[in-house]
Amino acid sequence: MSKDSLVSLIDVKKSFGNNHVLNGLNIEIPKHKISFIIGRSGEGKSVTLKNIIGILKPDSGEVWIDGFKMNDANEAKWNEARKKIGILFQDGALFDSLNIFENISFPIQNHLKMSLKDMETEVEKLLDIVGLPGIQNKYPPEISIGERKRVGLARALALKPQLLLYDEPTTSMDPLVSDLIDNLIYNTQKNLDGITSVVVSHDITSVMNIAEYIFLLHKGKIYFHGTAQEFASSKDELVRQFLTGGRKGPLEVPIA
Ligand SMILES: Nc1ncnc2c1ncn2[C@@H]1O[C@H](COP(=O)(O)OP(=O)(O)OP(=O)(O)O)[C@@H](O)[C@H]1O
Repeated sequence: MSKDSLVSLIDVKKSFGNNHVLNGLNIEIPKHKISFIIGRSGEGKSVTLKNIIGILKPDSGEVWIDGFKMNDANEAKWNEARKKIGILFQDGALFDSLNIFENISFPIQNHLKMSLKDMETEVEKLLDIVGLPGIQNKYPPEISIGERKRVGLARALALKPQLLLYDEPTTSMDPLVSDLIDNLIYNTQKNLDGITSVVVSHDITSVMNIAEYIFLLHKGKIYFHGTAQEFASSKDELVRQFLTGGRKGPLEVPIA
């Protein structure tokens, strides 16, 4: 893997029965940038993410994280690697029965030895980063969906990860909340030194707002990769169709 990339997937294949989802996928996630993995529904974006965090293992090919080949890693080694990775799940994945302090400090309690007082200071800092100071004693059902995402991000940042993964962060959000989430991803990337962000999405507005590097997944492979500018100015018919959402083009559009 190249020294400029934090995660590499090399010639990864993954099938479920006859469904060949990843078909020789090559991805090198550049360090210290916001990369988007985009593609139509069902193209294998989540399967790609799951291979990166080791929830799914490839049938063949290599997975590298921060210079370590993970294919033969045991669970202990995966747990070490996962400490470097913060994940923001679609709905924030908060525990409703725990308050915000308990939700955010959950990974700290599980992985680090920290006094209650230090943990309180840490949670206070994390809530400041995501722009929600002082809500430690609230419960998830008492806050909005956008706020839950912010709390989910605070929790994803708790172990000071090198890699932040966002799984469809703006799906089913109204445009204003989507814009807030885009800003949050952008500001987190800019304000935290050395972080690398990967966003799985099919929200083309988000892509054009904040992506620095783009991987377009199609038929189990990376069809296009390049900077946001290269993506926007591409003359490739399939890229253009994805960008404009048009019905005419090489992508088959299901008849509604
Ligand atoms: N654990 C699994 N077992 C069997 N099939 C699976 C499994 N996980 C994913 N698949 C299949 O792999 C394909 C890709 O799924 P995936 O969720 O990665 O798509 P996606 O690009 O993330 O789609 P979306 O944008 O709709 O979330 C689908 O056909 C799905 O049914």
